[in-house]
Amino acid sequence: MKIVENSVVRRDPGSVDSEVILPARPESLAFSPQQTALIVIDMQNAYASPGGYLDLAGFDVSHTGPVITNIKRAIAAARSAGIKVIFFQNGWDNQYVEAGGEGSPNFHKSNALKTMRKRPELMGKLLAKGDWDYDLVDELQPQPGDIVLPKPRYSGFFNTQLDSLLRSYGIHHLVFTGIATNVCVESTLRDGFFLEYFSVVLEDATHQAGPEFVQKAAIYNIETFFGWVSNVDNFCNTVAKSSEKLSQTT
Ligand SMILES: NC(=O)N/C=C\C(=O)O
Repeated sequence: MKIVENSVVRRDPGSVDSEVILPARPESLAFSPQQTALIVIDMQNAYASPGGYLDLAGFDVSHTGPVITNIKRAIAAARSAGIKVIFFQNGWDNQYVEAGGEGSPNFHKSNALKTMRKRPELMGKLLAKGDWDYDLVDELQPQPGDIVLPKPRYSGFFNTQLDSLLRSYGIHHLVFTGIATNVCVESTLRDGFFLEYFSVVLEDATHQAGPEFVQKAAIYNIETFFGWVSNVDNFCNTVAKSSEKLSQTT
């Protein structure tokens, strides 16, 4: 997409003193770290590790290594700047009651459930709470002060505490990372748009489920209709300025 301008989008002109400005497309985005959360979507073995659900269902996960490294950098930068870190974990109980029965489109569309119907020996393993597949990858573990939220469907806003927690912390800017860009990242970001959150995705901290064109399509959609697009270097450099300010005042 051709960028015709790169002005700064500012939600609250009154907070200029505490804000940082993140270079992004199609405009730069001003935000205050205290009113921002870093959202880490579903960085579980299911989505990022060989032998996990996506791999077993036939999706390519061979390029997720750099994504894990980039998310780790973004998390470290966020924590230093006082940005709340929120991890999501997608999945259900090991009997799949929470996945819904035949009356749910999830029953028919979930590729995890479909894979297990084809391979019954995997029942109770894929995306099941308590199993390796459901666990966050070793490199991305929550620390005290982070929030970890389970979610039963693609959107992190659906049937979770996300909205009420964000409002309780006065957070209205969301920085998205995780897998998959075209499914749970985009679904959550879209729902955030409807709930008046300002969202930016760090594109090199995401990975798609499917061919490369779906990554491009999701990024295009976000940049054009639902939010902003930046990258991990920009995010780390931008919030480092705020971390410096924080260390000078404490
Ligand atoms: N985390 C996701 O984006 N999930 C995508 C597909 C699925 O969970 O079946």
